[in-house]
Amino acid sequence: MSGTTTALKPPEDARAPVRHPDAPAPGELLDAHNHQCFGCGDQESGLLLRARAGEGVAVTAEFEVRPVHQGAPGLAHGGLLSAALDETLGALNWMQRVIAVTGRLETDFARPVPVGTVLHLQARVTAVHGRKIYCTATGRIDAHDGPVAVRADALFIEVRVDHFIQNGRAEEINAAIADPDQAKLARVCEVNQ
Ligand SMILES: CCCCCCCCCCCCCCCC(=O)SCCNC(=O)CCNC(=O)[C@H](O)C(C)(C)COP(=O)(O)OP(=O)(O)OC[C@H]1O[C@@H](n2cnc3c(N)ncnc32)[C@H](O)[C@@H]1OP(=O)(O)O
Repeated sequence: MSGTTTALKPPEDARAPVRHPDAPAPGELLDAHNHQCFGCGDQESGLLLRARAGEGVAVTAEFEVRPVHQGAPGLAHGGLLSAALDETLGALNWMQRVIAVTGRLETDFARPVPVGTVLHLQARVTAVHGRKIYCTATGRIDAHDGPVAVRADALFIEVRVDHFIQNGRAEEINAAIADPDQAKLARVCEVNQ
């Protein structure tokens, strides 16, 4: 069953996505956008999700479901599976060199995901219309061609660095501004705006 709403269907005059000429090479490991990020950062209680550049405007990622990620006994929590999809979709920013945040995310849960599973995620941009980036992702069990457990369609909206500076808590924003890796990421992306 597909429940995708009209808000996630690109308009007829949407354009095809464009891979940035300086995007990381296919297979290259992508940096965390924030080391404190629940999805791609290095917190033990987080997802510890690692994403790699794909071909075109696409990425792959792996998420190992650990006991701390449980909902029902022995099974991954659905909200965390959505978070893994969201994080993988967010990594598409690297391929376009823009900064975009999730506006809408619709997840289908097709199979239960046991603790101990390595979820193999694949995400790609399907279309772009102004600041709106339409994208889709799947998560497969234990292999890149394993059975599909979760899939999502999403709409990301391009924002400027000010989005974070104006809305984030000062403590973390000041630390991010002082972090050469994050400041570099922000500069690289803003050049394209
Ligand atoms: C120093 C710091 C360094 C920082 C270094 C970089 C860090 C890089 C971080 C990346 C992070 C990734 C991590 C994973 C992805 C997350 O999880 S992101 C976190 C979750 N998302 C959020 O917090 C977003 C919260 N929402 C918002 O802030 C605002 O609603 C948004 C999304 C920015 C949109 O607001 P807006 O800019 O005012 O845009 P708006 O004019 O309302 O809408 C623009 C268009 O989008 C459409 N739209 C907007 N929202 C929706 C929606 N929900 N449904 C359908 N259509 C929508 C509008 O209809 C409009 O369409 P058009 O009229 O153009 O056709």
